[in-house]
Amino acid sequence: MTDDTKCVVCNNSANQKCSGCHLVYYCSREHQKSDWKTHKKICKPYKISTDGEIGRHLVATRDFKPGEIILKEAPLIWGPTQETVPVCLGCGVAINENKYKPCSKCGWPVCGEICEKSPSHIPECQYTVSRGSKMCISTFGTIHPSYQCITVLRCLYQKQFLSEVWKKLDLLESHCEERKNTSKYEKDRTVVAQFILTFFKLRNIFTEEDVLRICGIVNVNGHEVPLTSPPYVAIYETTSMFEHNCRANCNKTFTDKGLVLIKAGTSIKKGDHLSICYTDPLWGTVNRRHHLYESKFFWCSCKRCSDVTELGTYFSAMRCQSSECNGYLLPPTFLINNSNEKPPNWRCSKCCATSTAHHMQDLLDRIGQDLQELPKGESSPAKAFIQTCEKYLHTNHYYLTDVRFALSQLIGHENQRGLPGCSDEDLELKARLCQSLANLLKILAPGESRARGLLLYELHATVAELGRRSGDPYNLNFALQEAKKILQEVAELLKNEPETLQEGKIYKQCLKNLKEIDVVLMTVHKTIGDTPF
Ligand SMILES: C[S@@+](CC[C@H](N)C(=O)[O-])C[C@H]1O[C@@H](n2cnc3c(N)ncnc32)[C@H](O)[C@@H]1O
Repeated sequence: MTDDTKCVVCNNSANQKCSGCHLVYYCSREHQKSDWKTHKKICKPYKISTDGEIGRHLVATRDFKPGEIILKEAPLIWGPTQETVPVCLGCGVAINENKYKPCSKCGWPVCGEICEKSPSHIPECQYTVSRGSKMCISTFGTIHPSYQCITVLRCLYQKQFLSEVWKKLDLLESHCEERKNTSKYEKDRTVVAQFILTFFKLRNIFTEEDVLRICGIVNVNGHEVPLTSPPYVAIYETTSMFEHNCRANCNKTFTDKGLVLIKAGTSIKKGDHLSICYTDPLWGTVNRRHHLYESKFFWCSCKRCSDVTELGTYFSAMRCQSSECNGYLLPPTFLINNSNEKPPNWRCSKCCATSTAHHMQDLLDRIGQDLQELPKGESSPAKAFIQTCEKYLHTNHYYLTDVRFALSQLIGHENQRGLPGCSDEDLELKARLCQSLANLLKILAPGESRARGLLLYELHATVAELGRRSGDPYNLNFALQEAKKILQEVAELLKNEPETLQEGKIYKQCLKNLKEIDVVLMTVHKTIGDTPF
């Protein structure tokens, strides 16, 4: 027995490993419990490392299975997003002229007594009281410029009064130098910094640089939290250390109480970097890279961005238009980091025909325009778009994926009778769409458990309905077994989603459906005399 397998409390032999860090052992539950107060301060399944290119990042110090929780943490600070309609400054939900009260001290609208007393509201309340006159918000439902200052003001308050939180915020990346000379920096200077320093009369306490540095910290480290409508922004200490990857190995979600929850999205080995996706994984490589450069100041060169086929999915590929050729066109690389550099020609993988990047971009822009003009919430225009654009784009192309995803969710929700009201063709189309999109997501974004969960949830219902329609109890038995297996996967994918979000509601429904399927399977079993489980 090595020292590692000795109880850290009594040094006797131990065989119970701490399930958090897997680094210390205990001989009994009692000793684990008695050590927790000390151990919890260091119990982490990751460490912070530094690298010349990506800066600080997290490295796993043990293996993880998909779905295992890696981290759960409360925000250091939260506040409204920069562009927002008036929201309650206690709880973050949108307010309107019939549903608010001005805070009795400062005048900023809140939704009631409890929110007025919320500790989150103290900073802007105190700074408004000190300036000598109350805030008056009288227009609701449209973006209100005064709210641009709130989250930054809350950070400044920490700097002035609460050094514990400020020390943590102050350590975060702000990209101040890179931000200079950007239009966003100029806007932050003229709109946020000037407003804060002048309106709140804070020029003797903070400089313009102080404010702009905080704008950078919020920009680079803020997470949009969709728990309220509209979403709010929050900054978390350790979560800020996750690096980006377009095929991230971790999945980010939030609890109903606003904690961020990071889970393993794939199997992770000790020593692997832990990553989340800072951008939309269902955007094409060019758009993802530009978005990351503009918002987080780095050109992504992850495995997915470096491979023009995007891991064999051809997510950005165009169909070759040469007659009789069924190849796909792609450029030799998407890793262009300079807008002055001429982008290379696209080439067909089969017949080697080439086309200029300019011509391809033109075609993509036109398809993108058609997509924007597509009526939302109707399946017929979506079907027509797919039929037309499949002549130009790979089936997995991001534009087609976008519309195929929408169509997969629309079929069965357009008529009052739901799936039973759909034609056989539509049901089969829905099943094919859900299955192929779920497979695509597993390759491109294995950490995206929410989108995969939604697709598989729709798939289980479609498979069950197809089984019912077959009129054959053996087929029905088979279909229900299949639907049950899919539902079990959905439950795993969505089990940590907050109840306030659609995915959390689907998780609850999923548990109900699993029970119901078992009941129906019992009846089917009686008919066919077979064991359904
Ligand atoms: C939220 S911070 C992550 C922590 C940061 N590395 C630090 O040291 O504070 C985001 C910044 O980390 C860097 N970063 C994250 N992922 C990266 C990646 N895949 N490649 C290059 N830089 C990355 C970029 O500078 C980005 O703006």
